[in-house]
Amino acid sequence: MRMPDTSEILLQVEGVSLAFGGVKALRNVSLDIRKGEIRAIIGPNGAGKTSMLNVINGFYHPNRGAITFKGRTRAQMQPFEASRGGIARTFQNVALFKGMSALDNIMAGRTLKMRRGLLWQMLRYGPALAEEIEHRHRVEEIIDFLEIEPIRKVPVARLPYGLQKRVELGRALAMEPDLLLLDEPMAGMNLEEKKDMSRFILDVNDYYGTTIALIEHDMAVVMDLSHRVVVLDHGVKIADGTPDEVKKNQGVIDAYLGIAH
Ligand SMILES: Nc1ncnc2c1ncn2[C@@H]1O[C@H](COP(=O)(O)OP(=O)(O)OP(=O)(O)O)[C@@H](O)[C@H]1O
Repeated sequence: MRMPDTSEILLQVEGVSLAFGGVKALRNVSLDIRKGEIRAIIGPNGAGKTSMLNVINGFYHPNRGAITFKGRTRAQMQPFEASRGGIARTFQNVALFKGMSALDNIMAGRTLKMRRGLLWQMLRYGPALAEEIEHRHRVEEIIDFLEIEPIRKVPVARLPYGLQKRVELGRALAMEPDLLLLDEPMAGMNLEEKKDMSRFILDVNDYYGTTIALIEHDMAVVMDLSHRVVVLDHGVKIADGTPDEVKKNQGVIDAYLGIAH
């Protein structure tokens, strides 16, 4: 597998703790995500993986700790700041506009990039028209890249699950993110769909150079895709390293790999 050619740290999480009432979802967790890598976050159910993604993109505000993204340190991210700053996210359950076409859903991902106001956009006039043409061009490129040309006009609700996930990936890519967060991108997929999604994740990383952090339960997929893996258990980080290092770690075997999913 291609290894990222830089050791520059894109995002650093330092000593983050997060509690929901009495439940300690994250306990003093530190991890970094290097520019250009595919970083997996794994662990048994309830380990704190989704909470960590939510802290990274500002959905949850940690009780303690700090986050440094692109060199700026803060106690918490604001969702708006995270998305403007280049963090995009897909969800465990597909979160698309189901009545809208694949094309329009991906176009919606461009909203953040739009400079002209809504009125201009509605009038489709002058600079707004030029801008829309540019956005359409980028969206068409993504459609091409994800090989979803034949279904571009189909309402998302009518698409098979695997393709819905691919459209969701397309919408995230439309934001041209520096950091792409994928929450169980293969959940509910059959083998063929998993193979396709794995290929697209690798291609996104390779072609666009996008840094990716993903949560995934399928161990074979995780070990194949990731450059580095961090393991959480009961909100605590128990291992961090290459897939080979993590696979051999006795704590991980006890906590996670021995448990059937
Ligand atoms: N919004 C919330 N309110 C209360 N408790 C929560 C909330 N979100 C998560 N938790 C609790 O925090 C802990 C960690 O949950 P989290 O969803 O981060 O784990 P996970 O590793 O993503 O699990 P899974 O693999 O099952 O998705 C769990 O005990 C969960 O019940």
